[in-house]
Amino acid sequence: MYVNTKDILEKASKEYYAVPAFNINNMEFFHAILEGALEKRAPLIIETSEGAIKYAGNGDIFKGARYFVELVRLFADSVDIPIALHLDHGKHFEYIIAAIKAGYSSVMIDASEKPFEENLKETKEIVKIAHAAGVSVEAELGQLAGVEDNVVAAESVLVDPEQAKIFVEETGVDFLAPAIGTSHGAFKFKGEAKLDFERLKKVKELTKIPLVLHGASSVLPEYVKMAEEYGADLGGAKGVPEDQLKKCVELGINKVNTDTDLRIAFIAGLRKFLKENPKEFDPRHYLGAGKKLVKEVVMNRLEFLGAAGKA
Ligand SMILES: O=C(COP(=O)(O)O)N(O)CCCCOP(=O)(O)O
Ligand code: NA
Ligand SMILES: [Zn+2]
Repeated sequence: MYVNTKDILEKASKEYYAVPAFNINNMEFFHAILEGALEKRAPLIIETSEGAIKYAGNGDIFKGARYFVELVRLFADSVDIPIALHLDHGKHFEYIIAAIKAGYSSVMIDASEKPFEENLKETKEIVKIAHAAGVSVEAELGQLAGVEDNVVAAESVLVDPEQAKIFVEETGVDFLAPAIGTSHGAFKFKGEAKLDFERLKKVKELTKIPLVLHGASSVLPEYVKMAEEYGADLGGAKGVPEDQLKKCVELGINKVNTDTDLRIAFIAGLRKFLKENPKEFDPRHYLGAGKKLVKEVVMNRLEFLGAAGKA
């Protein structure tokens, strides 16, 4: 059934497990993820970036938002696991409104690059509109670390727990993404992965709401290796080690944004299939090969984060 993201995350927060939020840009990834969640009897958060909405609507953001709502609801309404659709990294007002209008379960207002007061003001405005429409809201405090020669970006971009307490109280935001040292993509750390667990612990104690980890892909070596075996060039790829991810969940992370791990699995399956089947040109077959590996990664992550069996 199609639910509000807040319902999924409040339960996860109470019981200290996490639900991965999987990004999609097309139908194939959605089907792979849905199959995995059904087999694992897990709650499911599907999320789309602004780029995904533009892509699906072929430039028209209202069509793109509606495309994803229709696609997700078509299947969500006929299965017995809870499924939510979330706008990831809503930076532009028109995308946030398009998502609310189309029927998204929740939206992220990402004003984390702006000064605290401005982030607070913009988030407050979106919370007012979204809550009036029964839509829950995610915001981000601090900035995802840029990677400069082995050092996680300067302290100033990491979340300030005291500020987080004020931010949550003043905005009424439903879940918060505290920046603790991760970054998007496949090249997260040049040296050892370094997350600020102390900071995370404080944010949970002070805010007591569901927390979100961005840039949480582990960049799983077996899939990187397979992709490279068949021609990919992913040298230096490094993600969040799974033991550190586990620690984040124990400290109160409840939504784990996962996009890169799915992208790498898909390209590995696709490259292998194309190499081994030179005569094939049926898109259902070669895209299906990517789909299969995405489903594998999805099922492992649902199990690993403790979402399996929680539907
Ligand atoms: O935090 C994450 C995932 O982080 P990951 O890269 O570790 O998977 N996300 O929020 C997903 C970011 C998706 C970016 O999409 P566009 O390329 O369309 O802008
Ligand atoms: Na998000
Ligand atoms: Zn993110």
